[in-house]
Amino acid sequence: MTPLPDGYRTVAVPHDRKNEFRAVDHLAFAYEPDEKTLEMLPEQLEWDRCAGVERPDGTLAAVHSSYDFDLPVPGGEVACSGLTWVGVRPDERRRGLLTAMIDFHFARSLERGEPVSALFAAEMAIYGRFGYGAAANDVRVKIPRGSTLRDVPGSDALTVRFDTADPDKHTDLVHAVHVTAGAGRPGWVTRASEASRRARVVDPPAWREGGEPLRIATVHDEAGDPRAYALLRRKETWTDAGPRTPVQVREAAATDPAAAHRLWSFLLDLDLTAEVSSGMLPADDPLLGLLLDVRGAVPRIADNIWVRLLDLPTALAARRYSAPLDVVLEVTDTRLPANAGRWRLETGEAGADGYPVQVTTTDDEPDLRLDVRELGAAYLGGRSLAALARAGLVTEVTPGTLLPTASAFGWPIAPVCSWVF
Ligand SMILES: CC(=O)SCCNC(=O)CCNC(=O)[C@H](O)C(C)(C)COP(=O)(O)OP(=O)(O)OC[C@H]1O[C@@H](n2cnc3c(N)ncnc32)[C@H](O)[C@@H]1OP(=O)(O)O
Repeated sequence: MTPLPDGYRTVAVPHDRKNEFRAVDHLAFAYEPDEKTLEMLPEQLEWDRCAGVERPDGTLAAVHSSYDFDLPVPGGEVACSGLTWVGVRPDERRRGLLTAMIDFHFARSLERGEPVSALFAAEMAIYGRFGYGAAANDVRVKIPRGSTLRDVPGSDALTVRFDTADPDKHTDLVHAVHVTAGAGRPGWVTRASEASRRARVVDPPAWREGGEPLRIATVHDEAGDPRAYALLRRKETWTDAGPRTPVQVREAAATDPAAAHRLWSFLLDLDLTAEVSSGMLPADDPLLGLLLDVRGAVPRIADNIWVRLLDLPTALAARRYSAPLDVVLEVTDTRLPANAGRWRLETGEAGADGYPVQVTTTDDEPDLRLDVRELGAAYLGGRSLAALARAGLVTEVTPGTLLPTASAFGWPIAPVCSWVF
C-alpha cells in the first residue's frame, strides 16, 4: 500500500457523511450545484462503495466511489467496478492521496470478486500509471442539416413522436431501447439502478445554458412499440443569414437499422436548425454507414472507457476470442504483482460466441511482452495489439506471434460506453 502523509488514512465513507463527501468533490471539480439541481438529481452513489482519505483531524481530504457493473466484453460479460467521483481537495493534491485511494479501490474490488475495473478519465494523463488502458474510442460528429441518408427498407413505416423529456414517462422507454440497442457491443454498460436510469432523463434548469428543456424524439413501429430515441436540446439562434439553431443530442440509440434511419432522418431535418451534434457514438455506429456524405460530418474522436485488469487470469477467461490462440504473454504489473509473470493463453473449441480460453501460469519462454495497461487497452477488442506494438508498447519476442494474437484479441463490433459514469 502507498504511504500517505503522516496521520492520514484511507476510510470507507458511509451515507451519513454524504454532504462532506460531496463537498470534497465539488472543490475538486470546480462545481457547485444549486439546491434545485440537487433536489432533481437521483442519488446514484452506492454508499457501501464510497471511500476517501481522512486527515489527522478526521476531515475528508479526498474521495472516490464505484458502481457495481456487469461490463459487456467480447462474447460475454464480467463483474466490473466502475470507478467514479474521484476527487482530491486542491490543497491536498500531489501528496499521494489518489495513489493510496487506487490501492484501496483495487483491494476492495478484488475482495468483492470484481476482476476488472473501468472508468472515464477526467484527464488522459491520470490513470495509465495505475494500469488502466484506454480501451475504446467514441466519435462525435457535427452533421449539417439536410444531410442525406442511404435508404433502409421499412423506415418510412415508422412514426416519430417529439416531446419534452419527462423522467416519470420516459425512463423505462430509454432503458429498454438502450439495452436492446447495445446487445453484443463490448463496453456498452447498461444502467443497472433505477437512479442511474432516471439520471439520463432529468434536466435541471442549470444545465440548459440558455437552451430549451431537454426534449425526446422517439421512433415507434405500427404496434406503437418504441424502437429508437434521442435525448436532445436546441438553442434558438438567429443570424443575419437566418435561423441557425444548433441541435445537441445527449444520447441516441436504435434497436435496428430502419429505426436508426427514421430517427436520424427526423433529427437532420428539424426546422430552423443548421447542424446536429451527435453525442458519443461507437466508431461503427449505423449513422456513419448511412450518411451519404460522411466526409461532411465533422468528427471528433476521443478516448471513451478505460479498463484495468485486476485479476488477470479471471478477466482474460471472461471474454471470448475471434481466432484460435496458443501464446505466452509476459506481463508487467507494478501495482498488482499477482498479475505479473508469464501466462499461457490457450483457446478451446469455438462456440457461437467465439473461442473460450484457458489461462495458466508457465515458465515457458514468452511470445509477447507487454504491460497490464496494454492488456486493458486491448481487452474489449477495439485496440489492436499490433497497433500497440507499432507504438513500441508491445514487444514481439517470438517472430510470427504478434499478428495471430492481435487477430484473436480483436472483435468485429467496436466497443463503446454510451454514457459517462
Ligand atoms: C474516474 C474519475 O472519477 S476521473 C476524475 C478525476 N478527478 C479530477 O480530475 C478532479 C480534479 N483533480 C483531482 O482531484 C486530483 O488532482 C487527481 C485525483 C486528478 C489526482 O490526485 P492526487 O492526489 O494529486 O494524485 P497523486 O498525488 O496520487 O498523484 C500520483 C501521480 O499522478 C500524477 N498525476 C495526478 N494527477 C495528474 C493529472 N491530472 N495530470 C498528470 N499527472 C497527474 C502525479 O503527478 C503523480 O505523479 P508521480 O507519481 O510521478 O509523482
